[in-house]
Amino acid sequence: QLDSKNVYLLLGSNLGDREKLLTDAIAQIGNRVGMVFAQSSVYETAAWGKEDQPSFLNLAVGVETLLSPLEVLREILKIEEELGRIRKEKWGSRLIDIDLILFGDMVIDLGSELQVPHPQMQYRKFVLAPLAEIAGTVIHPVFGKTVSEILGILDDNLTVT
Ligand SMILES: Nc1nc2nc(S)n(CCO)c2c(=O)[nH]1
Repeated sequence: QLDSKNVYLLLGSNLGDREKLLTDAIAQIGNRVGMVFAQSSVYETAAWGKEDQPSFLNLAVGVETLLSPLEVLREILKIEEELGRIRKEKWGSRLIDIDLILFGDMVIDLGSELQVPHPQMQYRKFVLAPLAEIAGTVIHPVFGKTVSEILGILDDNLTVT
């Protein structure tokens, strides 16, 4: 349909039965957000932002949705709550975390409520590596570069001595 959008989400878990939580989250996303048309492999990654916590499992999913960005946000927050995420500290450990990374070619800035594309995605290999697997040729609407190009730039910068 013309009015559907391809949304890319980054899922993460670093507590409990991480694999099962990710699987359950994907099922819920398929029931409530739209049709899951792609999912990346699962990456084990060191905690970013606040290092003194268990490592994460991350994966990216592509969903075709008819929902608005705020409706998608509302659904993923409900899925996090239902799967048991207790929002303790900002960058603390969590059973499940679902971040909205890209929403078609939309650029949205609702401050702390919602920013699309995700304002940190270009700094986060745990986002770019899984996302490049399923959306490597997708163009970032602000940078005008593909996800794979952005990953390449991050890798080059990280290898700068
Ligand atoms: N490796 C890794 N580190 C993280 N730090 C935070 S916060 N998160 C939650 C997503 O923002 C993650 C994550 O998903 N993976």
